[in-house]
Amino acid sequence: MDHNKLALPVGATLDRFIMRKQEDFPYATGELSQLLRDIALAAKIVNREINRSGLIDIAGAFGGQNVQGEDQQKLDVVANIRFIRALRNGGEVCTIISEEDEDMIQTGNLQGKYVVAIDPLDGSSNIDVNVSIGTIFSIYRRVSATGREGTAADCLQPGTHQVAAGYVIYGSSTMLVYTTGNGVNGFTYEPSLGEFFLSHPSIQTPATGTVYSVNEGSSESFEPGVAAFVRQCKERNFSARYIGSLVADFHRNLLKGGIYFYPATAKSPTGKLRLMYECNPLAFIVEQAGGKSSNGSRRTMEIEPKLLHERCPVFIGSKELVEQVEQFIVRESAAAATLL
Ligand SMILES: O=P(O)(O)OC[C@H]1O[C@](O)(COP(=O)(O)O)[C@@H](O)[C@@H]1O
Ligand SMILES: [Mg+2]
Ligand SMILES: [Mg+2]
Repeated sequence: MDHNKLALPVGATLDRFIMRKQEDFPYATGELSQLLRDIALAAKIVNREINRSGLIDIAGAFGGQNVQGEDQQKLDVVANIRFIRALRNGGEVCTIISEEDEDMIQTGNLQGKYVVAIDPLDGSSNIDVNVSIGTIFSIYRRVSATGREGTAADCLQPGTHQVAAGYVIYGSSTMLVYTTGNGVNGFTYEPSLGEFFLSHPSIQTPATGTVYSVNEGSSESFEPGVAAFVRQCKERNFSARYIGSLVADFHRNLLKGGIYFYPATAKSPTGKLRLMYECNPLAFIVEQAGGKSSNGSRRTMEIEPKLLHERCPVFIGSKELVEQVEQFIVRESAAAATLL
């Protein structure tokens, strides 16, 4: 398929872009297109809430904890409600996995063909301090027959089965970036028109970069290979950039080159980030943009999920940098093995 022939001009609306892309698939029924529109609609509503969060009473903690044992922020809950409502009302989604809900959420759309895994509000620790935050989503086709509720098998599919994935970044501007497996495109929101416009067509991430993003506060417990990679970054005068919002750190590195990683640490022995609604969707995006994502030794999207909220270490970004840290991990563990 010659994408250049079908390329839409910068400034095309998201709606028009979705419609045009649907034409690429003669057998497409429009359900995935509608689902992407439902997500964009919820993102507009959440964007409005975020922009005025300092003025209205949705700042601060909600008072409850989510399944991860994290204190929920009011905006975590608001965003969760908004996205679930939009997906339920849209009718295309049978079941939802959300960071804010322990169990699968059955929408009642028994004919819905899709399952969505979502991190409604990413970067919760940055909500009240006006730092970029985001939403991350991953879409699968159900494997069970329609006409009944979605099952665990519909939800626990490896990342390679994703039919679409993306994120919204609520930053100096609000952007929606997504893929359906045919490249990555970014859209910027124009609030006065209430529309997303194509602003970043066919995103490709640089093969390498000089930025590394990791919470060095836990570096004492990094495994030797990861510690060696961080040392190399410093020796090479890389810039350390860590916003503390995965979406924001990922987005910067996607456009400029670099690597984000959240390895296993003493505090988070299996890593902190969640496979289904943080690592897999961003891995699909970065691979479609020419980058790479792994848990240090295995391609993120090939990990077979066992739990809805399972965590995994992640190294994601420019291909050469992810390959370098993987080599350090292999080399250092081999060296450690010789000492045994
Ligand atoms: O404070 P830490 O340990 O560095 O963790 C920060 C990471 O945790 C997260 O906030 C986890 O996501 P949520 O905010 O959705 O729970 C990431 O956005 C971020 O990269
Ligand atoms: Mg998150
Ligand atoms: Mg979150």
